[in-house]
Amino acid sequence: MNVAVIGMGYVGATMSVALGLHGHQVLGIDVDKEKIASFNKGIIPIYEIGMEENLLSLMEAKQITFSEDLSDIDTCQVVMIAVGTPASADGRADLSYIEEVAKQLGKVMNRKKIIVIKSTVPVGTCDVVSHIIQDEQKRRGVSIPFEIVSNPEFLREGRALQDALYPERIVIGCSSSQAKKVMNELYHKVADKILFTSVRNSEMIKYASNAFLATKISFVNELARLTERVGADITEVARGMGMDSRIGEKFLHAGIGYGGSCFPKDTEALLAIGKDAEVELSLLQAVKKVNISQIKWFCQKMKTCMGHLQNKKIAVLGLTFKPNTDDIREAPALRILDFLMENGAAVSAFDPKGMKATSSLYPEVNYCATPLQAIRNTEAIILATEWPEIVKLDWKTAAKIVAKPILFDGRNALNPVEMENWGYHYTGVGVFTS
Ligand SMILES: NC(=O)c1ccc[n+]([C@@H]2O[C@H](COP(=O)([O-])OP(=O)(O)OC[C@H]3O[C@@H](n4cnc5c(N)ncnc54)[C@H](O)[C@@H]3O)[C@@H](O)[C@H]2O)c1
Ligand SMILES: O=c1ccn([C@@H]2O[C@H](COP(=O)(O)OP(=O)(O)O[C@H]3O[C@H](CO)[C@@H](O)[C@H](O)[C@H]3O)[C@@H](O)[C@H]2O)c(=O)[nH]1
Repeated sequence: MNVAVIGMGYVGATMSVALGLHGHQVLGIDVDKEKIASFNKGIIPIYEIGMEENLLSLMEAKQITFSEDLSDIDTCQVVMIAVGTPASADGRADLSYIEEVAKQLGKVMNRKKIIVIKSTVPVGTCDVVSHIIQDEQKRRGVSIPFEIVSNPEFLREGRALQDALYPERIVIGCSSSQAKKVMNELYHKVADKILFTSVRNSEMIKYASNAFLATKISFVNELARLTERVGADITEVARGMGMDSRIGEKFLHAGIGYGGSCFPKDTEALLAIGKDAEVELSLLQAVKKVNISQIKWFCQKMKTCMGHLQNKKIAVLGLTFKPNTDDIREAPALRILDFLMENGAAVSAFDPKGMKATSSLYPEVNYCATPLQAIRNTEAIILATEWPEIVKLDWKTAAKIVAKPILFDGRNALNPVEMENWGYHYTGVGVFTS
């Protein structure tokens, strides 16, 4: 099947490779000329495990091509839209990129198409896209048949290709049997995972899923503040809770809050959807509030422990919003950098993939090639992202090269007993230490 993917960001790039590996002929389109030039050289401008080698083999087999020109979609039966839907100033999803693509499609479309909305969009957006295309066609005096299908994406950064190739579920909102047939063919390798539903249900499932996962995280983070006060350990508490299959062990890992390009913006967008519909989403409001205050609570704990931070040398290990990505969007580590800067600390940092993007925002930080370089002669270490290179550091040796062995573990990624045995003053999140 010939498929065009519009918007070659994290989702578009991953879907292009996954669809290529599933045997489709893929055309990747983006307005960003540099991005397309990079893809054409076989270089993916994002870091995701397994993507580049698969891209190269697909390019060699001529199964994937790239273009800046949307009118190249002519021979594609399916057009997938994966452009960004960032938060507007008022929290609503900014649909301007989607609307622009819809306008362009209305202008250039000459043959029947199934248009698949991959981006995360509020309920009703597929109808909006449909109207924009119809209006453009009217202006051109043509009537070319098309159907809009909602097919939200559930991949996680850091394991995006795995998630796209072996999804737990594929949600598809469409109305006609013809669209169902095409979507079954598109996902022929994983067709047993498809849930067909209405377009509006499908649009809602995406926001509901992210909001629920964010709720689990804020729940455990708030509880963490309590456990350490009452002499309990949130890691053990979460483990005990998670053994009940009705609760489940996943997304109960306490830390410095959720970040990334999705949870903060999608919870915000769902709150705005509630506001527009005059339905108060008070639980979700609390989820957001806890997430914002979690990082402040953690920073305050650091300050209380260290007295003041003025001119103190402090190392931040991990900058990305989670391990195995180069994405720093809404990363909690950046809020820690803000706090340290405001309080006059001298900051060094290490991250395997996030230093390039961070250095343009925080040029005053001393970026180091290894975690050991970053922590040398520091008076405190903050673990902000649990990259394997950081968690598996030789912490025993590390204790000998710091000025003071004070360790703040923002991800509960280290063993507190082991750390204390090696001489650290260890502070985790919701971890009771004597
Ligand atoms: N990042 C994730 O992990 C993830 C996972 C699931 C769903 N989503 C959703 O998928 C969507 C895309 O997210 P992302 O992180 O890949 O975005 P991104 O910002 O990384 O990439 C978006 C791409 O769209 C391109 N673009 C913008 N306007 C265009 C146009 N008119 N024509 C062609 N290309 C255009 C941009 O140049 C950019 O390369 C969002 O709605 C997001 O919420 C993201
Ligand atoms: O127990 C947990 C699990 C996650 N996090 C944090 O939550 C954030 C998001 O993590 P994760 O969900 O793994 O990453 P994303 O790549 O943002 O993926 C989420 O957002 C995507 C975009 O919508 C969806 O497609 C995915 O299904 C959804 O998991 C990160 O900052 C994590 O550190 C925690 O603090 N505790």
